[in-house]
Amino acid sequence: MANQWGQKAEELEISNKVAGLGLKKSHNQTAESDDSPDAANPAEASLLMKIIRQGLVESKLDIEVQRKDPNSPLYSVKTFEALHLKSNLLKGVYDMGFNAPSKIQETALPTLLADPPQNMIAQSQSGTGKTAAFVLAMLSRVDPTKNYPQVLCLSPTYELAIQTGEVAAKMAKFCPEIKLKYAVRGEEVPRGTKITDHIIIGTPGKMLDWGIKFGMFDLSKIKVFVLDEADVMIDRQGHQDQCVRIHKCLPPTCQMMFFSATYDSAVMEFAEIIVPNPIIIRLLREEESLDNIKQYYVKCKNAEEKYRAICNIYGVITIGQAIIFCHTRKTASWLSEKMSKDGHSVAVLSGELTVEQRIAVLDRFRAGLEKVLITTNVLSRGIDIEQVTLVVNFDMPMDMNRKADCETYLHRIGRTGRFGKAGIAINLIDSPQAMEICKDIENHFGKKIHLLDIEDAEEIEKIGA
Ligand SMILES: Nc1ncnc2c1ncn2[C@@H]1O[C@H](COP(=O)(O)OP(=O)(O)OP(=O)(O)O)[C@@H](O)[C@H]1O
Repeated sequence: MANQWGQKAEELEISNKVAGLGLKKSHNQTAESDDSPDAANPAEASLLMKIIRQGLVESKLDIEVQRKDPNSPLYSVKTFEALHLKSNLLKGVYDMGFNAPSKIQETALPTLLADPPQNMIAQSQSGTGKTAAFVLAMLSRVDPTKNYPQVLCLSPTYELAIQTGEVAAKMAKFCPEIKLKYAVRGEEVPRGTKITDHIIIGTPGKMLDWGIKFGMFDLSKIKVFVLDEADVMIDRQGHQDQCVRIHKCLPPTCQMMFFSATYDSAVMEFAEIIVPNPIIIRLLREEESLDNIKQYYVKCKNAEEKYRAICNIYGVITIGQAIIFCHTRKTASWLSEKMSKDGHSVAVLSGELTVEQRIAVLDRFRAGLEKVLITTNVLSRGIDIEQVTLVVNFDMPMDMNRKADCETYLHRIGRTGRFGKAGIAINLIDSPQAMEICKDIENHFGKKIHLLDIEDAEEIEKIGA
């Protein structure tokens, strides 16, 4: 069985990874019409980031560790061999192209694999190797001679559960004795059946049905309970309660692992319910900064003038690639039509696209096939694409109260250390309200946003220098 998943997983390429995930109709539901602000849905954004990511996100920052019990063992490893994994599991890890543990894995894995088992709450940014870490721990803990579920892994959505299952399948490629089952919509098990698979990965509702309502497996025999993407999970109504209900049926000896990219107080509160006496590890995210960015604003009377401002800039300076942010889908499509007519190669990424279409758009942009990406706030964070030199706020980022949204501004414009190259940000201002937002942003970050006269070619030339 595991061999089959291994083969299946290997055959999957980015584009067909999402095919069959049932996402075809999963349009962004947060924007009601083309006129309303387009916003990110955290589960979709997380999935998209996972699928388009091209490898490990490495961090130069240190790991922070907190332990309630100072006697609990804590050591880090620099190699996968040092973890003394079963040889076929180690083979699977190397087969995935992992040479050495990532930063979060160095610290998390020895603790996750220690005996007696330790509970853990881990936080680190998307792409730093959390999934691989807990999947390895899940696979290591299975006793394949016992034919009943021993490991549960909860994900917030169907698609995210499938993604985790695919990592497990690849890693277990050489461990055909380990069996995995998805507890997600569409997976049906006849009533009265006892599940014999070792690992169940799924969404809370289905897990609750199978485990508690229909008694298809014995929750008191679960050795490892993983909660993935806690931040996305608690964003979805009802999921917390379902998790807590499952959690209540687990034995006190069950090892709890809780993984999340962010940790606001609600996530932490939730973590504390689920995970007793944990070791807490955090890998802080590399923050975006405005240090390398030259920021300008241009006064415009209306959308037409904003458009002309963009054209003037393009007429004078050579720009690598640019991202233009609009508030609504309607503006995004209006702008793209105009720019395309004028001969620019333009791509649009907004909420009405399916996940597959979004991936295709981003893949083409990354490959440089289009020079301009027009988008809305559909991705919660900006996209780290190194060759982007110009970011334009066609509309200023604002919150629900129509005030400056400084955090979004930073994510759109800012760069992390990894993408530390200099960049240009241009804010197009067409109303007193937009001007106020611009001033508030300037004050918030304490960084000057300079006035740019868009009719003055010499001045424009200077910004490109
Ligand atoms: N030790 C490693 N060496 C090389 N690549 C790795 C290693 N660990 C993970 N990766 C790869 O890095 C990418 C990100 O890893 P992973 O999905 O585990 O991160 P994550 O923190 O779980 O991200 P997310 O929060 O989005 O789920 C994946 O492509 C994965 O295959």
